[in-house]
Amino acid sequence: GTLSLGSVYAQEFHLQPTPQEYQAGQDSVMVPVQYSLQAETAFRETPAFHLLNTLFPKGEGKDGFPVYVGVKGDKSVKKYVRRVPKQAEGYYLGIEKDRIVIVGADERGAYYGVQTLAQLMTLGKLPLAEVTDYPDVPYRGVVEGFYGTPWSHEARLRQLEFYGRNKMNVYLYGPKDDPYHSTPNWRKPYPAKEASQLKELVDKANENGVIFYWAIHPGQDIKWNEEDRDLLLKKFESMYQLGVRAFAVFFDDISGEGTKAEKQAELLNYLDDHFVKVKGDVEPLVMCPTEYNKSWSDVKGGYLTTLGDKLNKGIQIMWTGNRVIACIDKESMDFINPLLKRKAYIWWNFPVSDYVRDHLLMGPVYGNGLDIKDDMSAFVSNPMERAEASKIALYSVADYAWNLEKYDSNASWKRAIRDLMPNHAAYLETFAAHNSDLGENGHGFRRDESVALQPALKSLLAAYEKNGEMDEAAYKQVAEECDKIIVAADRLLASKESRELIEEIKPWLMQFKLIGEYGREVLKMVRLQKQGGQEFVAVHDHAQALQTLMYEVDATYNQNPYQPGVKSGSKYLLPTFNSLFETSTQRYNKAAGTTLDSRAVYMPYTLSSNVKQLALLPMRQKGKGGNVSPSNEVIIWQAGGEVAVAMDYVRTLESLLVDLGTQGAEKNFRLEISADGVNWKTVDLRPVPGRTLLSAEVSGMKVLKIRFTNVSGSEQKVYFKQFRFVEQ
Ligand SMILES: CCCCCN1C(CC(=O)NC)[C@@H](O)[C@H](O)[C@H]1CO
Repeated sequence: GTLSLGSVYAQEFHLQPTPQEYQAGQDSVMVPVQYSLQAETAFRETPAFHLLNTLFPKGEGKDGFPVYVGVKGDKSVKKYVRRVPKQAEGYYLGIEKDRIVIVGADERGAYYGVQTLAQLMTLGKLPLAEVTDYPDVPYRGVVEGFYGTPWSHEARLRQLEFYGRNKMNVYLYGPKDDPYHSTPNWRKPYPAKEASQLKELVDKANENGVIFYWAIHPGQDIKWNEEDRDLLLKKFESMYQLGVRAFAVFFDDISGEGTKAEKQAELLNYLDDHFVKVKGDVEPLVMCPTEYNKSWSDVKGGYLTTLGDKLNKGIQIMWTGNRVIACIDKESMDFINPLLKRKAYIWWNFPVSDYVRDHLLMGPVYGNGLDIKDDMSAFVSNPMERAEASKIALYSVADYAWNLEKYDSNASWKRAIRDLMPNHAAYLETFAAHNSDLGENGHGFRRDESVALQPALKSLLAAYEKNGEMDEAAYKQVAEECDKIIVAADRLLASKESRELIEEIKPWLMQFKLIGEYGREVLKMVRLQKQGGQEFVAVHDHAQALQTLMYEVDATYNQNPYQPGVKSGSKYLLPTFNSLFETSTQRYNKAAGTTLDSRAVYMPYTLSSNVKQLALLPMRQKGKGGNVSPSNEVIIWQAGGEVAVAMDYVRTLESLLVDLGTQGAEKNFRLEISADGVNWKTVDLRPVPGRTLLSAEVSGMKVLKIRFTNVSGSEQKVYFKQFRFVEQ
């Protein structure tokens, strides 16, 4: 019989990614326990069949509920062929009283039809429905292309299942720190263990309808000769033997010989003609150019147009947009596509966080154009090194790239969270809401954070700071949020669900809880300061104890040479609590004649620079010293350009290290120290043997300001790997 679907399903239920067309009546049928397959025999060899076969408790049987499934041209589904969209990977899914019909435009389309059926079956009843669906963007998925710890084998296996469920069809393997992907071992075949793991990944990808691209990153030391060309071909062959049927060549983040467009194009065309075309069962090549974003491109220099003109038409060219980290819009596509003479293959650098490693990017995916579905051949996301935590963004990337016009970033974000932790969705949403911005960073890319609480935080702070007023409504909302934060952190830390995710984000959950507790104490301080009660002191001291615990979490976990530590609620939540802490303490001291310490978080060092790429780099305080957050990119350092660090008051130095990633930098740059900001003393920079690190003899020097200048008289191209000093 037919049952009507409760309205609760109708509201909550939403297919992922959002289908092009979905009509469901109020009627439904019970979910069959067994199905009978009406398909060509060849269908049984496909991933679609293997997935279908898992959906019914009693599997396949001749008396089961008829399921007609196949692809355009199959006899078994001939009757429905007119309903199938013409777009690649499209499908028609029909649920009728006495049958289920799935017809794919191609094999992967049929697979996606089964994935959609799988989602409908979670309703507990099957709505009588019709889904006519297809992807807007041909290639959709993930490029594991970040710096930092590559994903584990287990994490990758889980990712591939996730991509299948979310109709992502591409995974590009290109972790920068895999030595066999990049310099020095790109020429060598993988050792046995890694090779067998890669084979397992390829098989897993095929099961989930995902094309596994193996990328090579040879540019830093490739020689433009037959030997290296043939070594590269041999490496591709060895990956082909492992089952890889899709290949990419990345020329990003390199300098020197390898950056030549003609040579890159020649190599790619050679691989295309002598490998891809010869094999016949390999996907079109994907390449990442050296000039992979507009801010780094020199159109007149001809690099991009050379690739556009010379690269065989079928070869895809990646692009990150107007900058390394940028949202993609119509203007960006109108710039690049004419130069490449093809639709750019978008490599979106989000939620990658390898340049803000102390932050988690758990917020909504927003800011990309909804009007560019016909302008790009692909939209792939470069994620965080934390695989599970990246799934919130990846879920929405899948949603966006499948159906741009219907994409709703906030609704998608909420569904992503529910999909990731169905039994703790509310808690994960509280956490994610306050862990989404990147903080200051060299790329200047920011995200919104604490969106729902921002108005209350702002008005609570404004009322109190300006004239000691109390905005009671805001106070109440912030107090309630602090309680929610504390509960959410505890529930997530104790969760049995998604243990791999919890292990990844544990330090941030610990920090998050401390922020909730700190906020609770700071709100009490504000209340008590206005009443003038003596209890203020005890609460102040508790708040300071929590500040110390927050510092300890930040100084203990996730220590890395780039952005060490654990930042949470860093855009509005914690800064608001710190301002309230400082102001209430200062006011209390004034009224009570006490000298309670009113410093919340301390940053004694200030960076300034007239070198464009350095000007935004954040200063960091670590223990008894500080450093300028390093940058991964090649710095164009103009003649006379300088970077300076000013102290809050005169301090005494112990040591100072600079690393520009190039030998002989000490000849081109000068380090100076000033104890008063007026008189300067040049300090010797001594190269550390065998390294590009420079050490300065500053022990015991009084310093108010440090200055580091390019005195070579010409532009220098260097890396900014380290600029660190320690106080006595
Ligand atoms: C040295 C260039 C700095 C940008 C590096 N980007 C990369 C290179 C890139 O964007 N290629 C298209 C990735 O490897 C990094 O994750 C990403 C952001 O940090």
